[in-house]
Amino acid sequence: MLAIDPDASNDGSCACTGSVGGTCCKEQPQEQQEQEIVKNEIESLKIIYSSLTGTAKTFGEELKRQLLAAEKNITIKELELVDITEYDNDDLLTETSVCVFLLSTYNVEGPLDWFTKWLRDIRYDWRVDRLALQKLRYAVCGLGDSAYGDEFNVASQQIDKWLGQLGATRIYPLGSCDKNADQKAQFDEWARQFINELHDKQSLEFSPAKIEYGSDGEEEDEEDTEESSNNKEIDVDGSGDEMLDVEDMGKMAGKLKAAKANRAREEQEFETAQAKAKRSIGTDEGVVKKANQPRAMVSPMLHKNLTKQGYKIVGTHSGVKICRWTKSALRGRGFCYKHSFYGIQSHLCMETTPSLACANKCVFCWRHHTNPVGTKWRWQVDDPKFILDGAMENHYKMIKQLKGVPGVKADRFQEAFTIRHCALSLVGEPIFYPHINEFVKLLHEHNISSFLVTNAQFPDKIAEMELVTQLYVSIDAGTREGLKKIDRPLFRDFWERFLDSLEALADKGQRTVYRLTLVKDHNTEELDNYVELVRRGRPSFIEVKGVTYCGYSGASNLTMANVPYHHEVVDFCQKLCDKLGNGYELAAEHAHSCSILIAKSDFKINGEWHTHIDYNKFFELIKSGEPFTDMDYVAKTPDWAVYGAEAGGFDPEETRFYRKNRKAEAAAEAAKTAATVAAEKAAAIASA
Ligand SMILES: Cc1cc2nc3c(=O)[nH]c(=O)nc-3n(C[C@H](O)[C@H](O)[C@H](O)COP(=O)(O)O)c2cc1C
Ligand code: SF4
Repeated sequence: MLAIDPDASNDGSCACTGSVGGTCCKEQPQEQQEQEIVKNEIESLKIIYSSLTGTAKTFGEELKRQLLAAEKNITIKELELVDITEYDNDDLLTETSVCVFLLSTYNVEGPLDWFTKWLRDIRYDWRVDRLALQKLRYAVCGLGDSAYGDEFNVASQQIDKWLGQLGATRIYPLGSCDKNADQKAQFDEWARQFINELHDKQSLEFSPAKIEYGSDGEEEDEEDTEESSNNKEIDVDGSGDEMLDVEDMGKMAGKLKAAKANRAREEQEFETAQAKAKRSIGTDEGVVKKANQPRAMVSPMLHKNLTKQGYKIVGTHSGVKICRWTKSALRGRGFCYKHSFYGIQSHLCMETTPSLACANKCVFCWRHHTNPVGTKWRWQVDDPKFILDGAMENHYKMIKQLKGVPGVKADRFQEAFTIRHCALSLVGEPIFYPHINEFVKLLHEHNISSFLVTNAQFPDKIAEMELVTQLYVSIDAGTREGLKKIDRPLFRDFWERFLDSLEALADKGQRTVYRLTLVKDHNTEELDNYVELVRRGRPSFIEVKGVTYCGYSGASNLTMANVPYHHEVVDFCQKLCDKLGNGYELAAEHAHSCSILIAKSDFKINGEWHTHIDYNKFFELIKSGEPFTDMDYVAKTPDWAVYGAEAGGFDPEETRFYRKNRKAEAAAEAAKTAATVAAEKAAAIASA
């Protein structure tokens, strides 16, 4: 946890150029500074290459030279360059060296065939332990030619996947070098970043990356892709169902143990962070000093609960989590709807909140009966810089753990270490945090855009709010009764607060959005109420999303019949626009998650939609200090994202991925996004 160390002197004389999350080295905790200067020692590293015409061998020699040149930071006691045809495959089962594979692909007989066949055999032989290669730490870089289309670099992809499936720890994502492009430059970049990664001692730890991300109920990063789960050799009973054999039970027990150990470590870190946050109170970090210091918002019990759900807690009242779209983007499998609507790339996005507490007990958020509530802030207040540093550090840590997940693209993995967007929309009410304005300013100083979502219970706070890139209001219902049932607000005058918030939004003169969830046969009939609410707040955009169903029963009487088809969402949006008159139109869509973007017609410039954002322009405008409007930082919506385009809002550069053996998977894909939240929201709407 990157905490402000009150003991660190900061006299401005530091000449450091390196930084963590934009933080001067002097502001880093002592142990972190020490960690960075410790030289990493590696007992043994093998560069294993497979080459027919010599390229992979030359690259191997180059890598060896670069590793030797990096001796200031890494000591490798034994460094070998090995031709794969000379490597004894069985040695891999007991291999303790770090192995870097540089492998060229041939669709004809080649030097890699023997190794590939051997690895494939042990991968699919049910008698072989699924953790047979657990002692191995490895990285693969493929050499091929994109002119071979679907066969481009397939050998390296398969080997990278099978090694992982056999329990080996991937210490850096798969590289892919193309003879059809600048293959050498691509390799140099991969090698440079791989060596950088080796500087970090932790990079060589055996990491159970997948466990961390299975615990939050979201999509688990499965290794059994279409191809492997198709394989009858492992589908012993032919049912397609996953079988848990003795080895798998052992593996599962190991996973649970590792997850538990991780959580224990995090709890320990939390206590230390809390102690540090306490110490920082009253320092010049801008924390409110009080004689009788109020208590922390996140109690140890709440911390435990939230950690189990995959949150990382920062300080005493903030949280950060990796969303499933960030993972999906890292693997080139598509971005969230905000990519189609506003040009956000999900692997550059951090989802966080500076306040886990809120003034509502929304049914879709309150299911764990844990989140703190209040109409007034009555907890300790952490410093905004402390929160941002902590959120970024935790976000990067979570990204780092994903490097071992199959399919993670090396370029995206690297890009993900520069956060460009912040979704202030996790749980809680970000606007509740007393220093929200300073927090948002800090984001902009880091060139991070701000997408802030509020539940519309604090109209004064909305009025006082600094400019953000996009300001959202959740419109959970169209009537007083509906809102009461769904949001279960603490304020008696919740409806008046809600309406006043919408009016405050209208006065902002900035880029604003209503977020609306649609449930068939329930709020689809409430058109007139929504028209009234839109007229009141005059948002720049209205995001309409069909409710999704994940089979969650709860107190819900929601069935699949309540889940609208994409064309029904379109129909609703069309009717809403018709009723609103000429001012609004359907602008963009993301059919993948049943979402439509309605925009004010002003955003259609010379017949072309401009719902995207020119982020650099936004930062320029913010830094200029001059007043500006929502029209000053628009960018053109790409053709594939415009409503009605054939691609349905799915970026053609991405690979659409459907998991196997789950027929409902494609239909339920979107359900994983809003899953329980939306189902419970729907239940409440239904009973409203
Ligand atoms: C006969 C032949 C078949 C090839 N087949 C593939 C292929 O299926 N997929 C691919 O990505 N590249 C293919 N390539 C391209 C090579 O993998 C690429 O040129 C690579 O850089 C060669 O590395 P090397 O010099 O280490 O052998 C092929 C090249 C040749 C000459
Ligand atoms: S905007 Fe939301 S869903 Fe999209 S990547 Fe960011 S956190 Fe994930």
